Amino acid sequence: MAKLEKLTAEAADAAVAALEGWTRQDEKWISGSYRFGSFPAAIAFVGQIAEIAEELDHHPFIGIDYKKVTLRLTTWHAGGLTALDMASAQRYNEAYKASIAGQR
Ligand SMILES: C[C@H](O)[C@H](O)[C@H]1CNC2=NC(N)=NC(=O)C2=N1
Repeated sequence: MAKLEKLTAEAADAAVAALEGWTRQDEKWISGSYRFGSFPAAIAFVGQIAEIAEELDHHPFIGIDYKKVTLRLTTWHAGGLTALDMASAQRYNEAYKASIAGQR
């Protein structure tokens, strides 16, 4: 399936169920949040998000609330959710796990 083909609600729900910490907000958006031990650590993660977004050429909405970073994803060109949103969320989850492993 083309990466930018809009997913049905059922397909989107099935895909997001496999994404730890992510939920489907509505027809167009999925959302996930990450918590850090400090504001600088949260900001450092935003830098990693930016690198991944540029690599994938797929950019999330980024909310920064002190030690909590919230990402929201949709595929503008498809007018909804695509496999690229799900793949991006998976990458952010992997980057988060690696970042907190480093903090231990
Ligand atoms: C030209 C460039 O590839 C496109 O505008 C990319 C950029 N980043 C993007 N990010 C998101 N979330 N959706 C898109 O459709 C998208 N398109």
